Amino acid sequence: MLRLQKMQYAYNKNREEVPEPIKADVQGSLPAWLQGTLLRNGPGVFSVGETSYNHWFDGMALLHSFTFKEGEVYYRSKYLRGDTYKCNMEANRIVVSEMGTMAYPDPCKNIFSKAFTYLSHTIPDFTDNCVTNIIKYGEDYYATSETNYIRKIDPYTLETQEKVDYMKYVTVNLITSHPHYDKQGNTYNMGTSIADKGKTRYTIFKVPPKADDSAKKKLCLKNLEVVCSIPCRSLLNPSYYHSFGMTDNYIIFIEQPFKLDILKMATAYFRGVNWASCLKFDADDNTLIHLIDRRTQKPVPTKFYTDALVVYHHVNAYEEDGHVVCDIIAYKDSSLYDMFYLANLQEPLKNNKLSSKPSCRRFVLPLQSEKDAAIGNDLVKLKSTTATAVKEKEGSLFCHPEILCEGAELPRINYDFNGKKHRYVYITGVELTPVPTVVMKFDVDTRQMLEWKEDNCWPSELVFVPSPNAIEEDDGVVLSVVVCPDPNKAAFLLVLDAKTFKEIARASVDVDMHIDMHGYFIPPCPQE
Ligand SMILES: CC1=C(/C=C/C(C)=C/C=C/C(C)=C/C=C/C=C(C)/C=C/C=C(C)/C=C/C2=C(C)CCCC2(C)C)C(C)(C)CCC1
Ligand SMILES: [Fe+2]
Repeated sequence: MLRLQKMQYAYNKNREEVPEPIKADVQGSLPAWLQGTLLRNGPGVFSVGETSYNHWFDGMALLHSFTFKEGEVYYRSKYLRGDTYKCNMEANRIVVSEMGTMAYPDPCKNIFSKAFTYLSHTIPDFTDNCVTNIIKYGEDYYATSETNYIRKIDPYTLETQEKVDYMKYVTVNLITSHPHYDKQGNTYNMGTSIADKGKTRYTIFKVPPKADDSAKKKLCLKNLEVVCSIPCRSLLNPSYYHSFGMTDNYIIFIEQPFKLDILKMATAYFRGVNWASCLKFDADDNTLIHLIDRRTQKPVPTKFYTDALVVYHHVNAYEEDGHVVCDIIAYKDSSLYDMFYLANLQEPLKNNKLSSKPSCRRFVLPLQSEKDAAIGNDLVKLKSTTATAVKEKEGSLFCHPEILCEGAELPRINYDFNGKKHRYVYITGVELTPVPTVVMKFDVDTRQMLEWKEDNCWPSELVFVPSPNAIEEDDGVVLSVVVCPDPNKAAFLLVLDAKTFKEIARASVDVDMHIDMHGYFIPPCPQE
């Protein structure tokens, strides 16, 4: 009984914002160099008036920040006050549809009602409930989900600023909330344009930082450049994807058989079903891995296939001796999305299960096509891996991954190693349930796992912060926001030494904090 009580957690409870900074109670010793702000994003409001969302990913965004300043930590949180938030609050009910919840606005009162323009006038304008992550374009920070709208935010006050429409700069209807960044300050992202001029495409784009101070007021998205567009394997069934990989010379995009059915989507509004019901995993199909050469801005000619899988998060990718190595967290099917329906997140959580544990898989893509190689030959020449890429009849390669570890999600690395060979992955341990009880440091070379866990503690995605003048990959700290299902225990920001994975400090706040999704660490602002 006691054990069951401990596991209780109200995934669907609305959480209050804490708009003014509160000082956390710091235990342990924070490194003096640790200054800056950890921004986190995730759902915080699940019902408005008498109406409720169906899915946890639909909840209205609540932004959180933890600011490290002179040995102290300050916490605050604010709802993202976008059009979605305002319209829902004004109507005192949910009037804007989300992926898992179809809503029916009152045509006289709602700004979303005028825009019945998309997909043959069949569905209303889209949500700007940017609940998934924080993206940096130039010097600007945006809250994002995966629609064409992102919301600029003030990363220090968490104030909601202008709404930006990707469609003004590039034709994309769905865009990932996991971009990549390079050392020059460029941001790379990709999106799908659905049935535009008779074509469905995946488009990779680059957003350079602002050129100079005179351009300060201009949004850097105005300088967006398309890197490459890839036709979708099927006009009416584009693949859903949540992230992609990037090395110095390549972009890796996994076209998985977890697909949107555009025809079903176009009628979903009238059929009274949510958009998520138009998303289907086809276990009998295969997965196509695209490798795009950043220098030529074209896909490489070789086709890389693998078995049907579902991936949300890429871990990292890098080049090694004529191969591209790409690590991802993959599933056998799409049961993760179902697990997060709020009806399934009712107690007891232990009965709500994934069909299998997510696994960290390493794919190795040989860059030399070896025209003369015989069919059936494995073209992977790296000694360090058991991953294979076997030549098939039409010259394509069929890839079998190496399983690096199992039961892990929300991967993060030291981002200075993005695109380079990395050794450590910071991950959340997942048994089959939506109960995150452990965070881990995974050493890819030795397969050793270091763990942090504590009774009644649910840690969030880890974020690595390098120490100044760091030499080794794990010189720094990792941060996690820990919520406590036990109401007598306060939530806290956990600071672990990235090398030893031992706790060095925690900053507790007496706040009814909700589990979040993703975060971004901002080093101190120069004028501070
Ligand atoms: C479709 C479509 C649309 C819509 C869209 C939308 C509305 C979207 C949204 C989206 C979204 C919004 C998304 C999100 C996603 C997310 C994800 C994918 C996540 C993941 C997660 C995970 C992985 C988890 C994990 C965890 C936790 C958190 C805790 C517990 C434990 C674990 C670890 C499990 C439109 C109209 C435009 C049109 C076209 C089509
Ligand atoms: Fe994500």
